[in-house]
Amino acid sequence: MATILIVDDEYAVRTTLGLMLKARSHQVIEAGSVAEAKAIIDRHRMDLVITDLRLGDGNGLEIIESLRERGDETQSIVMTAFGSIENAVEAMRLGAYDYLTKPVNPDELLMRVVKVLERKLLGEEVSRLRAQLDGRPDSPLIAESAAMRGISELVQRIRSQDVPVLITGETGVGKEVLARAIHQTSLRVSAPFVAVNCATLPEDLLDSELFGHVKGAFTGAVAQHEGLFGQADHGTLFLDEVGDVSPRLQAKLLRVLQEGEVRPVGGTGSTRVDVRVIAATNRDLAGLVHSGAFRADLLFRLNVLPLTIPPLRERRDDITPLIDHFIELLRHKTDRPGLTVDTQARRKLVAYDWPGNVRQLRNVLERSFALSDRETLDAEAILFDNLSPSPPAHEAVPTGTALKSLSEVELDHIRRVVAACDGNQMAAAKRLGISRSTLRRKLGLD
Ligand SMILES: Nc1ncnc2c1ncn2[C@@H]1O[C@H](COP(=O)(O)OP(=O)(O)OP(=O)(O)O)[C@@H](O)[C@H]1O
Repeated sequence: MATILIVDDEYAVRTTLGLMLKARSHQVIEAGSVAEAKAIIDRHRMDLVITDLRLGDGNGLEIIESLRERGDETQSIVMTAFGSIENAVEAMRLGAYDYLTKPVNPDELLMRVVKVLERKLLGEEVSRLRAQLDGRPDSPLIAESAAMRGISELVQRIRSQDVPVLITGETGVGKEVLARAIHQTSLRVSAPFVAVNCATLPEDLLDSELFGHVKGAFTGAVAQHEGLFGQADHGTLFLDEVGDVSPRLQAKLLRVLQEGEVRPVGGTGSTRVDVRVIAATNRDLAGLVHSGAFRADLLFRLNVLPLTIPPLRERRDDITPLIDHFIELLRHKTDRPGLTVDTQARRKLVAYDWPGNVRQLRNVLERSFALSDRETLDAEAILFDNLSPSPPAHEAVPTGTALKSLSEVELDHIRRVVAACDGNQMAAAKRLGISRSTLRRKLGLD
């Protein structure tokens, strides 16, 4: 069964097609305009969109384009009047899977739908296998240093205790990998592990993502939506960047943690859920409580077991096994079984300070191998981020003419933080304690 959106400004066409697909047990949602269709795909994950090209308020191509921009797995089929094949060709160039000429022949429609859904399933299987090769979702937790060994021993010790865990640590230290490892070691292993980044979604969207919504709760809520708490039932919900949750949603979260019940947006009743919450943050939650930005009672609930992952530069014993782990993943991914790094390159990697932690180490290795046609990387071939080219582990204090002005030092620092955050301006601005627009201005981007 798939969720299919049918877009046509002719009521009769979309209901007829809708009935045919419903008879094949698909869940069907209808839209009569580009605007309505876009509002729906913003809120709901569709398996397939079937759209007419000529619509009252615009062109169906706009819908195909916004699906492409989102880069998700939603497939699309366009319907076009006989004789306007050029539009269909354009739609397929934009990523539509297939086209149908109007009036639509029912058998042909059903056949194309089966084909496109099969393709989608295949695509998902490929992504799942690729994700496994990439080290997700069953990524092992590399833990060689004393600090990380201590953490993994603790994870083993609490495997049968369902306590909420709060993981803290700088960006890229492996908070999500640790959360997955906790889930996989726990008795909830056969139920889902669901992760959400609380900093990336606007408040209202996070609300309905977490708690779900009922049909008609707001414009575009054309069907009921279960929410991540529901999806993670009997499993684990990982709330990344929990320090960014708004006060209103903090109150809702607290209620779920206290009562074990979720109330969807627009709903009156609540549903019982059994979810273990693991939260993570790279912010100082105690400080946020102090300044009134985070609820003390919520922190108390989340922080039953606090785990802090130290930055990579404070546990250099992990660097070598991480290098080996990432190279092994790359060998599979790139089909270059001979990939390796020589002793000098290894030394250089172990000595570096890694402001972006394990994520940066992984990126540096991927980039260096991608840009080299040799199988063995030497120290020269190790390419640190463009913005902070190969800085030494401990920078010497510059003297004489090399002394920089305050604004140059500031700019250097901003660039380094942006590099540490993998170019993510939002994350960099947050770490620097300035707004994104200030960051862009200081970098001369606006
Ligand atoms: N101990 C580890 N073992 C294996 N891989 C790791 C480890 N730590 C981090 N990684 C890898 O480093 C990358 C970043 O890890 P992860 O996303 O868990 O970091 P994070 O602390 O959650 O980052 P952020 O604060 O930005 O959310 C991922 O590719 C992950 O697979």
